[in-house]
Order: sequence, then structure tokens, then C-alpha cells
Amino acid sequence: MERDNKQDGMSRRDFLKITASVGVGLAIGASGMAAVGKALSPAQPAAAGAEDEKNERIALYGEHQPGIVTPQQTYMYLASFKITAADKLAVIRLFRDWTKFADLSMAGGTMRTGDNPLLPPSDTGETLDLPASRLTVTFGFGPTFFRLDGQDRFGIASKQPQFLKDIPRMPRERLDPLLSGGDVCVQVCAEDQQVAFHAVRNFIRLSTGSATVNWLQEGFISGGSGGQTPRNLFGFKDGTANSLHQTPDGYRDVVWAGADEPDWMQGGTYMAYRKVRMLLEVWDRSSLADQEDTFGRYKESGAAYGKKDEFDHADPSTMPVGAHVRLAKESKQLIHRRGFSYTDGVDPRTGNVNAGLLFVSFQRNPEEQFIPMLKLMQSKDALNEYAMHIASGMFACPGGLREGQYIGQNILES
Ligand SMILES: C=CC1=C(C)c2cc3[nH]c(cc4nc(cc5[nH]c(cc1n2)c(C)c5CCC(=O)O)C(CCC(=O)O)=C4C)c(C)c3C=C
Ligand SMILES: [Fe+2]
Repeated sequence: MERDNKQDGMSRRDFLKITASVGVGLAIGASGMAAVGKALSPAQPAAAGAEDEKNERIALYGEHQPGIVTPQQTYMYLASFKITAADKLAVIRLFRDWTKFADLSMAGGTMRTGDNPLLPPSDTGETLDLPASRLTVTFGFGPTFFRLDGQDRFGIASKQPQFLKDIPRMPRERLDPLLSGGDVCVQVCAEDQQVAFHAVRNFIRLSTGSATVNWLQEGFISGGSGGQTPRNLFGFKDGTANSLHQTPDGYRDVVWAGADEPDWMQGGTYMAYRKVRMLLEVWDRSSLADQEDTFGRYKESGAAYGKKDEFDHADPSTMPVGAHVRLAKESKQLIHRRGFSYTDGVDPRTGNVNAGLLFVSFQRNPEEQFIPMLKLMQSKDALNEYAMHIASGMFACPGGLREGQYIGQNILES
């Protein structure tokens, strides 16, 4: 299991002390992007004070990428990129820059802000005084990264892992193709929204000339980092059943790709994404009994029907046919969910609030786990009365990085 580095973690403040004491910025190798090659500590170190768990640094390097089984942070950005570079070397340069920047920003560092007054600062600067804030960056590759319109773009088609395919069409979805899919997906999470935004913004900046952003989603949860299960915008605890597999063996069985997958997927996983609009106005007019019947759990406690406490064993036979949790149980599959709520103003045509769930789940085999579950839910779920799937994506997330490696190296170079 990936470590949170609580014991040996280094906050942005520690990071500043170290870089200041040795009198240099981070030793980052030369790259096409000078900005990333010149890391420096902020001019104004953060004020001293007791370390707060929310400020901690999470390591980029390890057996698995961070942001998959990491306890959920409060904020999330999900960015999808289209690679525009035709040349593999340009892609390698981009991924090197992204990796260096991920390492730097997760450690709480920033790029230089002002070494040449005649040029734009290398760093946008909005995190200069902010701690690492449990920032994580998770990269995933979509099917079109390997093959676009039947073409092997970068000579890597043979590296496509077996289950990396678009999620098949579902009966009740209304997908917006402009908000779906992509060659590369970057999930950025942090306890501080500005820290998360800074990272995503600079990933976009670094991609200039090599990639463009297809779509960018912004999510939040509450209560997750306090150890409580966060509540979704329907007011229900969402994520309870993750507790069924949150052990190293459970993660091996549910999340991490099998030994029959390519080398670069060892320690990796598949990320399924669905943007699900939640019809808040319809939901808010429904009775408490209808709301609870929809999930088969009690609203306040989060306990399954017939049970008292949130984590008591759930018995699907006590739940109405069509209850969301009953259907998930009937699929006999487990997935690791890591969703975030979103809000997006008001639909000007109807006056209804645009809001919902950025559903993200990680699983070792989407064809066996996620897709059958989704099919069952799309045809029978009581939740369908209150929700509509509007965007979709499937991405293969490589295993974790060793220091010196860049993301995607085992795909592009071996
Ligand atoms: C295909 C997978 C799933 C989609 C899509 C999905 C959407 C969705 N879910 C909620 C709210 C809740 N889901 C809950 C449990 C739950 N959901 C899924 C899968 C999908 N959900 C699973 C596998 C489970 C676990 C079931 C189990 O084994 O007990 C719950 C109950 C609490 C919990 O365990 O998290 C809620 C609440 C919404 C609002 C939503 C789309 C808008
Ligand atoms: Fe669910």
C-alpha cells in the first residue's frame, strides 16, 4: 500500500528549510522546459507552527501512484489532455516536465518566480506561502493514447493493456463527447483548492505546444480527511463500502492490475470516470422513505437497512428491489470508489442547479468489475430517477515511479 509519509514526510515548510540551508533549489535535470529545471523555494517561508495533517507531503515515488488508495483529500481536479505533438520525443519531453513538476509541487516546492524581469515568471506564484497540502498527482492513459483512428501514433499500440477500452454505450446515458475520454488524464487532489489548482494550471502551461486540454472538472468532498465517510449532494454517506477491501490483500484483489498485464501496469490500475448529474430539485421533493429506499441505507447513520451502524454488514435481501446498494451487491463485484461532488452554477433554461458526482473508481479489471455493475445499475437502479450520466472515460494508470523515472517511460521507451 502506498505510504502517506506521515513519519518521514516533509512539509512545504520543511522543504523550504532544507532548500534554504543548502542554498540551492531542487536539483532537477535539464529539460526542454527551463521553468521546471529551476526549482526554488519561496521567498517568503510559511510561518512556523504546529504541523497539521492537512499540510503533509505525500510522496510521488513508490510501488503505486499516489491518489488511488490515498485517503481522499478535500479538493480534486480532473484534467483530460489531447496529445498534439506528432513526435514521440516531444511527448517524452512533456512527460518528463510533468513528472518533475509533480514531484516538486507534491514536495511543497515551486518553480522560480522572478529570475528575469523581462520574461514571465516560471511559476504562477499562487502557492508561494502554502504548504504541500497533501497534494497528489495521478496520471492515466486513455485508449487513444495508444491508437488513434486505427493508427499506432507513437509505436506503442502493442503496449495497450487488455482492458483499456472506452466504456460501452449505456441505455440511459446522455454523454457529451466534449467532456469525455482523452489521451491522458491527470487527477490532482489536495486539501487546499489553490494548491490543487496551481498544479493543474501549471500542467496545462507545461503542455503548451505538445498537448491541449479537452476538459477540466473540479470536485470537492467534506469530512473525508477527518476519517469520516463524506456525504454526497443527496446527503448520504458515500464511500462506506470501500471499507470492505481497504487492506493490502483487498487492494491486491480489487485495485492493482494482475501479473498478466504489461510490465508498466504492474502496481497500476484502471480508472473509470463518469460525470453524473444529480437532479437535486427532484430529489429534494422526494420523501425520506423514498430517498432511503433508493440506496437501501438510512440517511442519517449510513447504516444498511435492518442495521444500526454505518459499517454493519449489509444484507441486500432487506433492501427494495432496485436499491442502489442491493444492485451493487448483486453484481458480486467490488470496486474502489473515490468520487467527488461538483457544482456548476444554474441551468439558464430551467433554473435548475447543475450539480452532481464526479464518479471515479479504480479496479484491476473493469470488464469484470465496473462494466457489469454499471450495466446492471443503468437498467434497474432506483437512482436513475434522480441522476443522469453525462460524461465518461476509462484510463490505465501505470504503476508507481522510481526516482529518476518519468511517467509513461516504460511505455514510450522499452
Ligand atoms: C457503476 C458504479 C457506480 C456508479 C456509477 C455509482 C453512482 C452513484 N452512487 C451514489 C451514491 C452511493 N453509492 C453507494 C454505494 C455504492 N455505489 C457503487 C457503485 C456505483 N455508484 C458501489 C459498488 C457501492 C457499494 C455497494 C456495497 O457494496 O455496499 C452508496 C452507499 C454507501 C457506500 O457504500 O458508499 C451511496 C450513497 C451516487 C449519488 C451516484 C451517482 C450520482
Ligand atoms: Fe454508488
